[in-house]
Amino acid sequence: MINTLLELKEVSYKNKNNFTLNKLSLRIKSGEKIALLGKSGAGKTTLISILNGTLKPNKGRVKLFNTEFDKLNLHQKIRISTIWQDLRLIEDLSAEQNVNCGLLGKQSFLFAFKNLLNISSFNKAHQYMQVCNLKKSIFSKNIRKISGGQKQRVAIARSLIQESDILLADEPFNNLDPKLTSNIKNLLLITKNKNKIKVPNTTLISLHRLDLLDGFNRIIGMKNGEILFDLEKTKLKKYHLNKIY
Ligand SMILES: Nc1ncnc2c1ncn2[C@@H]1O[C@H](COP(=O)(O)OP(=O)(O)OP(=O)(O)O)[C@@H](O)[C@H]1O
Repeated sequence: MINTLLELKEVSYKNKNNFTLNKLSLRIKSGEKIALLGKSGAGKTTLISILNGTLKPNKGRVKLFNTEFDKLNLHQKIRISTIWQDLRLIEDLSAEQNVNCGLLGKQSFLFAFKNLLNISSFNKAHQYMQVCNLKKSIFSKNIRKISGGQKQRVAIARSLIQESDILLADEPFNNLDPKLTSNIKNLLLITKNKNKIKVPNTTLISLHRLDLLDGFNRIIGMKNGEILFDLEKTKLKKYHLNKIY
């Protein structure tokens, strides 16, 4: 199908703890805003890691833009970005250097080297950091010296600056106060924004808070490594939620 961006076909995966994803099939189409629900340990992070190619399934196929992951070139791979639950920031670098790391897939080795030496341009990084409600005073601060909510937004800015087509976000509202949660949720789900930055049009977000489901159009519920429901948001009923919690 032409507008299918990401596809899992009968994917099975087993990790060292014997946690398994069993024959999952899933298609993510352009423009979808998907909420991924499930109790702690249900397998949301594992599924996201399969979707972005970080984990290789034991069986089944994963395709991005109708091409198997192994056959993708770098230019195609950077069309998917991820906000990791554990953020994966580089602790020895500043906030703005970390955000610039989101550009590495598109930039030259010289840019990466200059970023490491802290002599690269930060104009674009600052634009994305401002949109993520980060104040100028923290731009050049070391990651170790900023708060959890600030780190969370640095990780979000780093993934948005990549200007990918698909965003996978693992509990991106962690550590954010109610106002910031609302701002960041609007930023991630409303593609046309007043700041004129490019936000991925297709989004899958794992989350625990059911009060944040407005704005999503598809809901996937997981339990014990299985998808128990996958439906339009308008069809979600309490009994679906009872199945997974
Ligand atoms: N690196 C790992 N090695 C071995 N087992 C792991 C690893 N990471 C996660 N697991 C196990 O895999 C299972 C699924 O974990 P996963 O992180 O995918 O769940 P989750 O739904 O994202 O949970 P949460 O909501 O708490 O983030 C859990 O039983 C977990 O203990």
